Amino acid sequence: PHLHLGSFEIGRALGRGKFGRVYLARHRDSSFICALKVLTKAQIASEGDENLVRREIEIHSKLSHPGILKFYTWFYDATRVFLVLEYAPGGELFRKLQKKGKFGEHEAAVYVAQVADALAYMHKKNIMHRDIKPENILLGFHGEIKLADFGYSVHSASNLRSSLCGTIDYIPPEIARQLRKVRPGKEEFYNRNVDLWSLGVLAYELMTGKPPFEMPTREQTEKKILTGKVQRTGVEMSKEAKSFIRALLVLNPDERLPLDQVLEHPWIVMHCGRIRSSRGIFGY
Ligand SMILES: COc1cccc(-c2nc(Nc3cc(C)[nH]n3)cc3ccccc23)c1
Repeated sequence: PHLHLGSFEIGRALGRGKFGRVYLARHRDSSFICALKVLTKAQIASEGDENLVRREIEIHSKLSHPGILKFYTWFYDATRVFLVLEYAPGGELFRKLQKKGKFGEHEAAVYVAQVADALAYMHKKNIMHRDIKPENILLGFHGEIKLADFGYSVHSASNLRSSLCGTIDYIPPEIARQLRKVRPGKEEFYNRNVDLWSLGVLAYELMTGKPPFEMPTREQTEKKILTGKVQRTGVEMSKEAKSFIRALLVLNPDERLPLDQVLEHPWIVMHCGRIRSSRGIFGY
């Protein structure tokens, strides 16, 4: 019989995402534990985000990598769409960062290396995440990272005219420039290198507790991003960490350190050893 809400015992509400709530759930017949993301059709329609949800399902269902939250299946009823997702017990990296204030360089590098490995897998499939930030990174049972929320992921290059909700601290200059444009006119295209910029922002925020271009207002943050000038923080950083961040927070997208070199960067290697990125079982 087809999958429906009755197939699950619903547990505690884990939290709320952009389109609705996320619950802990157990599939009755198999006792399999999962996370059930409940999206209300009315809410999706009101934001005109049907294709965002369609894209999240289409893209996320094709991804299979240890650093990416598993997408098992989905179903819907008269008023809601349900996504059956892997349950990551550790919750959001964002909350852990808030609690700790900031991470040491070793812990930050281990997280960044895992995100880079998951991004390398996605880029190989010509998919960019486009929304890398601590809120979209969950933690598994062993504290390993799980990239979640593929609402903004798209195939190959595209031009995003989006209602980037939430923080804009992670958007790269090539997108920030577009947000200021009022007339649709000449939209520059951008590509997967947006994820490289966000990886640099992530590394900075994990080590300092603050995103590099954070300003009191959105337009000041946008302006700061366009300068690409990272403000000094009180936090002491190793020269390898500074070099890593400087290699990614580069205004020109094509000059950012490519992902395979990210995994070979001294800052990553000194903390994580040589990451065998997800190659075949023979290691090449
Ligand atoms: C806004 O904060 C939100 C929103 C939605 C879920 C959580 C949350 N999630 C998960 N695990 C998940 C979530 C998904 C889709 N798979 N595994 C675990 C947690 C643990 C403590 C607090 C919160 C948690 C937070």
